[in-house]
Amino acid sequence: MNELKLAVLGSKGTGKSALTVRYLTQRFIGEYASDAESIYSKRLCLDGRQMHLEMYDPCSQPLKGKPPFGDELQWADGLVVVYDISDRSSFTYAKALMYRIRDPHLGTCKRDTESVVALVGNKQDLCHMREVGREEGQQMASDHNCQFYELSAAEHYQEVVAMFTAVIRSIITANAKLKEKRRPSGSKSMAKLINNMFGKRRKSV
Ligand SMILES: Nc1nc2c(ncn2[C@@H]2O[C@H](COP(=O)(O)OP(=O)(O)OP(=O)(O)O)[C@@H](O)[C@H]2O)c(=O)[nH]1
Repeated sequence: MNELKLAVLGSKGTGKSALTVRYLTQRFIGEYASDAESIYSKRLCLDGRQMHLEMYDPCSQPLKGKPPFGDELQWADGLVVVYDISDRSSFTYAKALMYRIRDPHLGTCKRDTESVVALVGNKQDLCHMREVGREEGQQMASDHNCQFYELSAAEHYQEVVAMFTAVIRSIITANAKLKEKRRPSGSKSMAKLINNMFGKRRKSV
């Protein structure tokens, strides 16, 4: 069974728990405990494949001094970075996180700069209070080579599912590519082994 790990990051109150719970249970509850970090587990079947998904929803921490989330970035196969379109400071926070995620010198990503990352502008239902333009989100996503979504955990259940499903599919593709990259040395040694066996056989005939 495929094991997938997804971390949902972003500043306080952006809707990380709301998005996670909405995806896992279909429900939008409204208020979520914010003083505890949670790891949710779910078995799911996607494109005929069984998988075990773990989703990490941390307590928010301020980005002061040493940037947080090193462990989460190491742990996760994919990251969803959330900001609130009605809160500019959450977008600034997301930008700082994105630099940290994509900085190869920090060496914090599980894989490398190709890690699967999605940027999500949440609370689209509050667009009358919008402080971050859609095109700003798109630009940041394109600058950091990641997927972009604008949606509302409160009102867009189908979009939330589509977003997480696309992220999970990208992780599966990235994992398969990584396996393929690692293959040559393995298949070379297998070819050597087969050659040796047939070589020996030919000698004995
Ligand atoms: N209007 C609106 N409110 C939302 C939406 N998503 C979340 N909220 C509200 O935003 C507040 C914060 O949501 P949470 O899911 O607790 O946010 P969080 O990022 O997990 O917050 P911390 O755990 O404190 O870091 C709650 O009052 C939610 O009801 C949304 O799509 N639209």
